[in-house]
Amino acid sequence: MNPALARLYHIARQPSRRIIGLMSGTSLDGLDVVLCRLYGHGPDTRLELEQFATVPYDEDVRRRVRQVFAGGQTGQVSLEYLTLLNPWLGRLHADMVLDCLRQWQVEPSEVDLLASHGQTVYHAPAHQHQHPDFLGQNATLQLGDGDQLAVRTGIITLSDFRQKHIAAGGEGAPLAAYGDYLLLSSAGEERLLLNLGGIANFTYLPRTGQDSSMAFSTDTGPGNTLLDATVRAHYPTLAYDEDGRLAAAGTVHSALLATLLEHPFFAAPLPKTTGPELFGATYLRQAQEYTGTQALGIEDVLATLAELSALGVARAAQQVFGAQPALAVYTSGGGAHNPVLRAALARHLPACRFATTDALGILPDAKEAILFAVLANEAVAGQPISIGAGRQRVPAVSMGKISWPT
Ligand SMILES: Nc1ncnc2c1ncn2[C@@H]1O[C@H](COP(=O)(O)OP(=O)(O)OP(=O)(O)O)[C@@H](O)[C@H]1O
Ligand SMILES: CC(=O)N[C@H]1[C@@H]2OC[C@@H](O2)[C@@H](O)[C@@H]1O[C@H](C)C(=O)O
Repeated sequence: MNPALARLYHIARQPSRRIIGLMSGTSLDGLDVVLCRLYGHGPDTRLELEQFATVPYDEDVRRRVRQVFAGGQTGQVSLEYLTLLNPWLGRLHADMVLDCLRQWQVEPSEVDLLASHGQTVYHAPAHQHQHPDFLGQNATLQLGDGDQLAVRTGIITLSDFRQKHIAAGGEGAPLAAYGDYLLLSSAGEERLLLNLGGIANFTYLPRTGQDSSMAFSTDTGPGNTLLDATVRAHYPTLAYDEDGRLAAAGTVHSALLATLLEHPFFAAPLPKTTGPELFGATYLRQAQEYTGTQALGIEDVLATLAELSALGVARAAQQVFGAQPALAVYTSGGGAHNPVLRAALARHLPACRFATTDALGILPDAKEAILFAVLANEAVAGQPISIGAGRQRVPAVSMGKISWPT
């Protein structure tokens, strides 16, 4: 038997596993790295977060990823560049992990598994592309090859989680429903777990004991992606509008907002997914041209975009829960730090109670990386994750491809 397989067999049978989870999202701000211990599996999973760090991407990394990200700035991507970027990102992520482990004084041999999301460079759900050769097909692409991570760190690595979801009929995202369901379902309340990343998404969790097949997750539209792109276009040295200061000085432009909201994505049935391919510079530019607001001040544009992100969330919630959803909402992701976004959400969902996932014992900025550690834990030690009868595009699957270190 392959000794690595014997090691994996041993890891799978342990009462707990020490797992590193990696996530680098659409904001390209850096690689989120968590080191956690996961006890058990399935609904009995218990999390102990040992360490968390965001290793920032420097400008050179961002430049390289942007060459292909969402189709590249020109809409033309070099196949050679894409091919070269895939192992390069895997090595970069491996070196970032090794740096973190050194700082945390943990040997790679003391870690059981590495769960790597990779860098999404293109997301193509069927509703978002019209390619005549592939009509009706869902696809998504994450770079940062798992073999590079396994060989360089010596840790058995699971990666490329989204392809199984697509193979089983999903759009490859959001996968948050699985981890949220296992870690955060509660007998006491129905919950909305709202992640405000580059793209905003939420998971709905009914009370445990209620019909669990009602649980699902969906993207709701832009979170920070358009805000960040607008800030960058005006202030090339700024990554984002810190604490929403610029947006807070602006006024929502109602005609621009109405035009942005006319995009059919917002009225499409849930669950649905999207990405910066749709909610990018062209979408905003066309809406500004249509409304004659090309000269609008950046503060007003940002105020309008924050309102758009909040309205995307509110409309999605209203689609499922009626005009006045009254739910416990737990926020995570970078947008949870933006007071303008938070205030707009509270205004549009006045009957909801808001807190961050801190209140549930989950560090908001670490949540997505934790979710991939949970997926790896299930793939190795659990069963295909089954949420109720698997309705609402959350097929019962185990996700992640295994890379051996040797
Ligand atoms: N203090 C802050 N004020 C305003 N915005 C902030 C603040 N901190 C973070 N952000 C926003 O959060 C973004 C990073 O969010 P996050 O790391 O959750 O995104 P991501 O994981 O890349 O996205 P996704 O979940 O879509 O993959 C930043 O680019 C910025 O827009
Ligand atoms: C294709 C892709 O990478 N999607 C991300 C992105 O970032 C937020 C939102 O869009 C969500 O759909 C997803 O990530 C989270 C972790 C998810 O799958 O649940």
